[in-house]
Amino acid sequence: MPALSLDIRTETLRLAAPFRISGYVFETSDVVVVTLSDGEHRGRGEASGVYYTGDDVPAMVAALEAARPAIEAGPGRQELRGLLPPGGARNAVDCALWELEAARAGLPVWQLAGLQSPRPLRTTFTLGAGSPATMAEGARRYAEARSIKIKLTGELDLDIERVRAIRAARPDAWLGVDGNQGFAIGQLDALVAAMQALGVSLIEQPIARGREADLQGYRSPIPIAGDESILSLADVAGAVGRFDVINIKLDKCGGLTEGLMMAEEARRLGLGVMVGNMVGTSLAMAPAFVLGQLCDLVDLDGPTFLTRDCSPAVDYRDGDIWAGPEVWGGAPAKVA
Ligand SMILES: CC(C)C[C@H](N)C(=O)N[C@@H](CCOc1cc(O)cc2c1C(=O)N[C@@H]2C)C(=O)O
Ligand SMILES: [Mg+2]
Repeated sequence: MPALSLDIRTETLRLAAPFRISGYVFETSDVVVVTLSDGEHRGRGEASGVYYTGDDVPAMVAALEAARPAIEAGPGRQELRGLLPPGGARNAVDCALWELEAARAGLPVWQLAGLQSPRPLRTTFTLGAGSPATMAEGARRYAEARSIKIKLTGELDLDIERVRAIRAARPDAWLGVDGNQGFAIGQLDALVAAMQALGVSLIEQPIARGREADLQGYRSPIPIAGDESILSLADVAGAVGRFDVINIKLDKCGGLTEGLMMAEEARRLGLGVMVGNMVGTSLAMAPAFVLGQLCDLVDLDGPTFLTRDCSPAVDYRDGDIWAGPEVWGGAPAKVA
């Protein structure tokens, strides 16, 4: 592959309102945007990194600069997996390589990936943790949302009240909850029973990353998804017997190449597959949208929290997300 030029840009994304999950409240999220060009075509990738592994913008930029000569030599995507570890830096470069390959080939990324023509995907829209009344109002305001993801904080009684209020406000909606590591295993039976009574369909990462053994053999009537516990392909086999679903995020695993490999491995092992996001603009959602074509569950709502998205942007309509070819990886992108 001919030599490439690597451009690295950082950006602070501003959320329209503070967002709370278990243990965190945040109003901004910093991202890295990588552009690769061969002089005629270009490819782009955006990454947030992984806040709970220290994979922040300084770490991503340092990793990219250290690997600059190897990246500008134009590695293949499998070769890239040996150059950078799973994480945001590899995610940004991997997605840029995909879009560059698509531009050179004059084919959309989904076709290069061997997938069927993409369809709009039902996505969850996430409610940050707040009072039961505030979250119920938020669920009502998510009028177009058909699927709602609810952030819980591990305060079991309050969490049950939150979900009860949301269910009362939205008897029609698919509901999932995300503990973001907030519960102890001793709370799980009560959480599962209460969620089952409220018609909740998914429980995401209830316990801490590193405590996965506590879930060994745990039988839940509601599928349990691993998020913080499942970073990359190396973690998928260990999910069997502990999680029912894996939440794949390109920022965790290092891009679309590894994400597609994780989805294939999860299917082989009989696990459900979900794609999620770590905040981001439509430039980050579009590659995940390609992976989402293979998933049982989609959580690609990052741009809906931002004061400003990129343009062109993904479209949210009737509870679905659609990433047109103009957003990323579709039309043959000539260097401007
Ligand atoms: C607001 C998110 C994009 C909503 C999304 N559906 C979601 O729940 N994603 C993650 C949680 C993402 O939380 C983040 C992302 C981030 O880029 C930085 C931070 C956090 C966080 O909670 N604290 C840091 C600042 C999920 O758990 O599925
Ligand atoms: Mg999660």
